[in-house]
Amino acid sequence: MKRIATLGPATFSEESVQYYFGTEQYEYLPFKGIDEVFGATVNGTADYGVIPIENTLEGSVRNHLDTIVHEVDLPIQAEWLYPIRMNLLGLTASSAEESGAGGDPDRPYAGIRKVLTHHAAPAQCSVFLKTHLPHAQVDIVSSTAEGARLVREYGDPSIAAISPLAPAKLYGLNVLAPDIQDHDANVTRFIMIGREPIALTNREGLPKTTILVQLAEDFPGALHQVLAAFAWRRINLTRIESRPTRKKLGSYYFYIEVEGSLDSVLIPAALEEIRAIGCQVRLLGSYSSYTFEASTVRSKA
Ligand SMILES: O=C(O)C(=O)C[C@]1(C(=O)O)C=C[C@@H](O)C=C1
Repeated sequence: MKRIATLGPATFSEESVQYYFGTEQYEYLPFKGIDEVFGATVNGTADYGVIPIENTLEGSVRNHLDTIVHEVDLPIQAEWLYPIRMNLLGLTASSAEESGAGGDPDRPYAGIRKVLTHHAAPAQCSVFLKTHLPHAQVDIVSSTAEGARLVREYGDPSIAAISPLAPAKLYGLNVLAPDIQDHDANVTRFIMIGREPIALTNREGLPKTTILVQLAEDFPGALHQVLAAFAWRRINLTRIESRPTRKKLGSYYFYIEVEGSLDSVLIPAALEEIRAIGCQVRLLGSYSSYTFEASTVRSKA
């Protein structure tokens, strides 16, 4: 059985990968931090690792992209989108009353003084936090679900977690406020890295290819030429982002994602053209991208 490393247990990463890949055919290895997920995939403890790379409200997760570019030389084997519904979890309103934290059944979060969550979450729930918990201290922990675990461990009703629903059941917490993300269209993009290809049999994916391009230094208009190599072949560019090469101030890589597979004639030809103008091209992966049907995504604890 292939093993998949993910932040976990009960994180959005785990929920999303299990939504697509199911729980029968793969073994899931939960890790506390994303560095451990990268590490386990590199050292072979796991065959694949799940990495969040972009969110509708937060934008790119730049440090994860940088790790893939500079530290971890494993190709992207799959990509998927997953809707992120955040919840405020805490100890029950009645236990809050008992311990004198000021339980109010209509506003069960009124007595919350501290919120624990992953660093991506506060920006996704900024309206809720500003409106309902403007004075609460937000402490960043390694994952949303880890925040929920700590709420249980500390046993303090004035501490809550911003988290998926699954940890509510796992750690016996109450949902103090459901769906607190700023927009319903809050979606996170995940990638799976690993040595071997992986594909879903029950779902059609969109073929995609990701490359890293370092521009030729003495070639005016090099970026224009790179984009033109895709444009005139009618290859759809889905993302372009510049990141520092870390070698020289002002020197950048372009992280470029396009629709299409390396098996098609067009993409290898475009890459050849880009190399021919003196740019360095590194292939980060050619894989399927999956998306969800809203009605089939879990929404209950
Ligand atoms: O903490 C989790 O539950 C994660 O899976 C991580 C993560 C992220 O890194 O963006 C995944 C999805 C959400 O955007 C919030 C957190």
